[in-house]
Amino acid sequence: MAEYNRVSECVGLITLRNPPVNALSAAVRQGIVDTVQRALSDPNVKSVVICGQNGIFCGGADIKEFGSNMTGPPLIPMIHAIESANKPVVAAIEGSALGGGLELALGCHYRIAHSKARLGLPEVSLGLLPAAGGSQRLPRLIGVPAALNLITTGRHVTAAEALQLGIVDQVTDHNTVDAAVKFALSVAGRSLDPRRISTHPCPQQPDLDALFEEVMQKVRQSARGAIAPIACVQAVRAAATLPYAQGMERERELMATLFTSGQARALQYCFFAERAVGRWRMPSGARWDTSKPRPVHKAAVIGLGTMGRGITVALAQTGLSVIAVETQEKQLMEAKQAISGMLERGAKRRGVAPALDGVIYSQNIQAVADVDLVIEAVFEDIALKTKVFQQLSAVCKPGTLLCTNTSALDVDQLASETPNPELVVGMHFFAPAHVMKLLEVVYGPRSSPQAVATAMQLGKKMGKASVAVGNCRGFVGNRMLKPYIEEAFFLLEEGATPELVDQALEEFGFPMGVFRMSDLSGLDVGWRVRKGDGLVEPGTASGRSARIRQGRRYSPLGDLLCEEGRFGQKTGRGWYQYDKPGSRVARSDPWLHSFLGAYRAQHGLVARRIDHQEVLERCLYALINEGFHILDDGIAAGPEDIDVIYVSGYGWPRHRGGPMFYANMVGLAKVLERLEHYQQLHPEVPHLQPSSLLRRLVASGSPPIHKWGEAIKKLHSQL
Ligand SMILES: CCC[C@H](O)CC(=O)SCCNC(=O)CCNC(=O)[C@H](O)C(C)(C)COP(=O)([O-])OP(=O)([O-])OC[C@H]1O[C@@H](n2cnc3c(N)ncnc32)[C@H](O)[C@@H]1OP(=O)([O-])[O-]
Repeated sequence: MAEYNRVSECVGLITLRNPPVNALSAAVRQGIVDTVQRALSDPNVKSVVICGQNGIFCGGADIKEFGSNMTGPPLIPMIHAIESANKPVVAAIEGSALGGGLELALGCHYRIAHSKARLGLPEVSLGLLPAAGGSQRLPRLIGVPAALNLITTGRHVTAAEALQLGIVDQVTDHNTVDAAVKFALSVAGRSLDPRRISTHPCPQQPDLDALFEEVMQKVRQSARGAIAPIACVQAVRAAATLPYAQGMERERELMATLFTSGQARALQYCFFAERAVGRWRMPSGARWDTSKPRPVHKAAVIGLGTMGRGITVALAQTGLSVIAVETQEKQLMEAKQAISGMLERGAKRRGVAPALDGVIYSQNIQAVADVDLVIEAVFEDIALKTKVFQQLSAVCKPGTLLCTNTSALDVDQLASETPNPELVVGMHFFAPAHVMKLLEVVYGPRSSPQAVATAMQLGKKMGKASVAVGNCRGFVGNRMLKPYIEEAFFLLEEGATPELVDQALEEFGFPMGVFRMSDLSGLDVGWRVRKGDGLVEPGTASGRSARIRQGRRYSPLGDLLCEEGRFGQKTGRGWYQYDKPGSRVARSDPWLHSFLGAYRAQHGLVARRIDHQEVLERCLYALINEGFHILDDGIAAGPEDIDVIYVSGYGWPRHRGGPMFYANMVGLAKVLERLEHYQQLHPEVPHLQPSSLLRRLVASGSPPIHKWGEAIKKLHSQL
């Protein structure tokens, strides 16, 4: 797991070998301890180089070991032994040096990085802190402000930035190990005292207290309840104010609290869930590893409204050549200007040239004749989309994949309008499409595995968290959102205010509560959908019967606001009031409160006190319950798929792992019991009726989430 060679006669070369990322497993740590000892005791060796195999230095501690009893030599004394060595040790950093990997490199006396390498201490994103001395050495090396930034955000820096910050001593475009060996030869015999970072004091910083206070305030605000970023600030504070040994003790104490926390479990679950969704599978048995994607060199986007523009930018930024089609000249020109602006701003941020030439604009759908894949992004209207699909089937070369960007329409129906339904998949982007991480790839019963594989690969290229899901109303994300929003409406009828509901959800960790979110996205969106479903009736009727539609409880509150022209931020009024249309600062609206009072009186409802606990249970358990239905229906392959969708697209707080992970943490029996409780109180609300899968899981002993897949299979086979 760590290989030892003597090179250039007097350099001991230690190579970490643990594919794919050379994580510091027990065997690797043992290998490092043994090989370092061997190099230091060999009188022919004058200096040592540590590198990793296959172009990656080290991805850090082995996260898979965290759940089990840790064995093998601990990291801290291992790194300490390297730092105290009496021969220079040089880290040769290629690929990544992350977490424990960078901490190992900080224990070395010198660091040489390849220009394409990336370095960072991303422990915070796993609910931890750099606890192998990283929180104590980095501030000593680069100063408190820069270390705070890196450790509390977990961001990866390029080799160039690492050089500028002083994390590495040299950057090379050539073979990093050769450069490191050459460097190691040049420093053999030099005094190592100035190179032992732990012996340095932190660079002086004026107004240390004020700095920490300011950073702590910012971190608390952005952490939204996550505890690791706060512990990271406390650890760096220890580095700045205490001698190294005491700082290490503080680092250990803080890590001990984080290591066993539910948040760390949730965040590490998210890390693996994000990778697991790439290994998609369909109910037909088609899978990621047996379905080969088609090459896509040229793509097209039809319809350049908000979504189409974002999709064009996302595609062009991957280096694809894109034909962007909009039939109206004025809209085409406006879109061109907007897309160019987005490409330019994006390129500036990433320090690259904008891919302006990668996009060709056209008013004519014939222009897409030779593309490999089309994404249709016209208005959400099934008749219009059907027409576009029929045109595309006639125009495109045989085998072109036809993707529809829709959030609600039936992908199967569209597929059935084309001669080749196997080439059709849904690609549900989220606005703004070039920014939002989530992509639902929607397959129908006739979508070919190759079409799904191609859309999934394209999503990955665009940097999206792509999740393959089955076709149903609202797919996964929006289908689960419906009961969540409905419960929020019902709570208003029963006595809550938008402020109370939003506060409960924001304290839980959502960036915005349901009503602030609804004001942002526009109340008219849901109104249009409800009208299409035949649910909206003029708001004059009163009493209980007016609130039962299509045989179930219905709240017309959203419709009534729309009838008043209150569409949210864009009209300056919605669930809240805004200074002017388009303004983002939501303020309580006395009109809304008296409107709610009048509404309750009209319908014979008596307001009661509603607490945060009820808001969370009713909104979140209703959403989770729908998640269980989705799993039972085979629309999502596993709970990880649902959780990745919610964390990356719907603002579910990552440190709570996603709705299904949260249900697992709360306890399935408890979720079931609360749903049963609310269902008894509200028998006319079908989404509070516990799903049969939830009942069956509880009856089979509530298996842990990583065993749900097996349990679901077993429970299905018993039916
Ligand atoms: C006392 C301790 C203190 C210490 O401070 C704590 C730490 O170091 S905490 C650690 C701090 N370090 C981090 O947070 C770094 C976490 N890692 C990363 O950010 C990326 O994996 C990396 C950038 C390295 C490569 O990206 P890429 O090229 O796109 O590749 P990819 O992402 O698809 O991963 C490929 C496979 O490797 C797996 N795997 C990866 N890392 C680890 C690991 N540390 N362990 C185990 N496994 C790991 C990953 O699951 C996947 O497996 P599979 O079965 O194929 O799905």
